[in-house]
Amino acid sequence: MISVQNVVKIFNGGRPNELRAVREVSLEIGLDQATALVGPSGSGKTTLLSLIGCMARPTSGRIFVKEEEVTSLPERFLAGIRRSTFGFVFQRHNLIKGISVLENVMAPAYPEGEPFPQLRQRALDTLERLNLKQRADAKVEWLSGGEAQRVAIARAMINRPAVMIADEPTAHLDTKLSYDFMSLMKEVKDAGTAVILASHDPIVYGCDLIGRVVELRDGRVVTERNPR
Ligand SMILES: Nc1ncnc2c1ncn2[C@@H]1O[C@H](COP(=O)(O)OP(=O)(O)OP(=O)(O)O)[C@@H](O)[C@H]1O
Repeated sequence: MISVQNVVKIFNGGRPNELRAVREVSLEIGLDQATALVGPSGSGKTTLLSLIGCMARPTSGRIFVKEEEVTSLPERFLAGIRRSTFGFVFQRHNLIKGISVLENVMAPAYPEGEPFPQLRQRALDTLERLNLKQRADAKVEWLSGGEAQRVAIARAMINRPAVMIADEPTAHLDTKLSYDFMSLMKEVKDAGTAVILASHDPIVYGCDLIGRVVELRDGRVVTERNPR
């Protein structure tokens, strides 16, 4: 369970350009389901995902990840929780150019200190599951959009996260690749990983994988539905 309690995020606090991106949001997100955050551009989806994923801290309010309060943990502990609990897939994939697919997938696991041959084999197995093993030595800049996204998913999975977070994952994919992405998310969820997605795309939030839809507007939760 991830529990978000009265969370506020203010950017540029106290300045003329102060902006309340998230306003008093309270949410309980079960880790046994897939949740979609929806809402218009600027409604606070990305900001809320970054707070949930321990990439940013709230201005006020509290966040618990699996019963542990993360709100005021020092950065080094937060980084550990981020690495061990969450896998992230970004809209633009954020892969590291100039190194191979395999090296990109292994990179988030280096701080864990796993012996290199074992980690390499695990990364290759992950690539195989995503039908990418033949691309392991390719530089990421050689990949198609769909391949790059599957590499991003493999990288997000390498630390065996409890929660997969994806921000506008289909924004740069065509219709077929968007459905393929949701099939992969179904496999991820069926393997026991919670899935939290932010998206404008009906292919994402209308997918039968999604058990909960949380609609944001102006930084607030305006509706919550359990479509199935
Ligand atoms: N680092 C930042 N500094 C200042 N303002 C920010 C920052 N990050 C986000 N914002 C602002 O906070 C508000 C919420 O942005 P956010 O990216 O969370 O919305 P969103 O719902 O994800 O939008 P989109 O669908 O366009 O990605 C927006 O007005 C945005 O401009």
